[in-house]
Amino acid sequence: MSTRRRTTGHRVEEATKLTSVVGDRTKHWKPHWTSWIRTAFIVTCAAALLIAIYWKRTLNQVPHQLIPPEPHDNDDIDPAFTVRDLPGRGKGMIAVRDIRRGELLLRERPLILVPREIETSPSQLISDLVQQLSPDQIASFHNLSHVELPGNISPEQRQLAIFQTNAVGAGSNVGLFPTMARLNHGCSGAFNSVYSWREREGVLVVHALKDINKGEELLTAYFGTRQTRDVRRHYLKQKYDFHCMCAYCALPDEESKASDTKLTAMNDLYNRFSTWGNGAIDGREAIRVAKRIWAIGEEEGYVSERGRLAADAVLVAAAHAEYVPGVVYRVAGNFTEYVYSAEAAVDWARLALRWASYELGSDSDLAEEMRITMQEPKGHIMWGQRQAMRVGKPSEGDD
Ligand SMILES: C[S@@+](CC[C@H](N)C(=O)[O-])C[C@H]1O[C@@H](n2cnc3c(N)ncnc32)[C@H](O)[C@@H]1O
Repeated sequence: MSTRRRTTGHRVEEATKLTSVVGDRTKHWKPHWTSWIRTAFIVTCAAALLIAIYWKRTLNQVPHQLIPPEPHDNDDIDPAFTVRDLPGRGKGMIAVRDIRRGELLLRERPLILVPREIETSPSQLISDLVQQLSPDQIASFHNLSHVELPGNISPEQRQLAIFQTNAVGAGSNVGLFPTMARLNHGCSGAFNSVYSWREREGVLVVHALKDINKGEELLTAYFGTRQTRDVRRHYLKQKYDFHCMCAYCALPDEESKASDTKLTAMNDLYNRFSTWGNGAIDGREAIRVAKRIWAIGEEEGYVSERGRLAADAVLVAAAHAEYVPGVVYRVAGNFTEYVYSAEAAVDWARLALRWASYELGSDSDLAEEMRITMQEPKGHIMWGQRQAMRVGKPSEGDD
């Protein structure tokens, strides 16, 4: 009994010892587990924060320093040009200071705005509209140049000629903007300024497509110049009555032929790119074509319409984007919830935003659309509309 008791007692003693050991260990481990959990929690939060910052930075990576803020009033624009007489081309606009690509050069309301299609006599319509202008506006209108017409022409015919020589497309209308009308024409890579109509504001804006040095002439394109020199010159002679000697038209024959080849190739590639719409080419090929257009444009110096081109690439990439829930680890170590095409859509949108901002303004509709796509790519109207496929990102070589 005593043994048992002792044993028991021993056991009790042992058990008590054990309890005290366990108790001690529990006391020792408890704060360990708590700190483990706390550490894991902090690490997880930090990682989540880093991923969130990464995404925010990646998605919103807009080169702000490249995109000047857009003045909303003509008076806020730092005057960039003067209108001067130029030998052999009437008047033209000359830069009075260095101008950076993307700068807003002019905001202008139309003096006259008419629908593209009219049923009355054009000369009568223009004459009636001119009569409604103030004396200063009438003087400004009559001060504009016009193509020479044969024989004696009536005042109405002269007014119509002024309108036809100077008016440009303004949405569904055609408008005459007396300051902008002083822009002379340049082909291919020779033009450095682009005008665009803002329907909601009812103004025409002109942006610098390239850096322009003080003393250089501001030139715009009167029509799509991705055509051979002969075709361009023919059109300009017919419609504007001048023989184009812009920097590209004046190239020696050999170089002009090389330029023609590039412009024609770009045009053909644009046509091919558009066939993605009817399924003739797949998304991978469409993006390859877009990159080819971009590269040839770079060689040629033709950088216009890049905002639109990149925005169309966004459309293709978004259509082929596939959403994969969960986290996918990529070689670069970036965590992402999207597969490749989704990232490509965002990358193309970033590029489109940059170029749309240069050419159309950082507050243009296209720039705004691209900002939205960068924030919420899945919200793109074409998201996942086509078979999921890995399409190229703008920064990478063809795969
Ligand atoms: C819209 S106006 C441009 C401003 C015009 N130079 C003026 O004096 O008012 C179009 C006319 O300018 C001239 N022009 C435009 N671009 C030209 C160029 N690259 N070379 C020669 N003349 C040009 C042509 O006479 C054309 O019909």
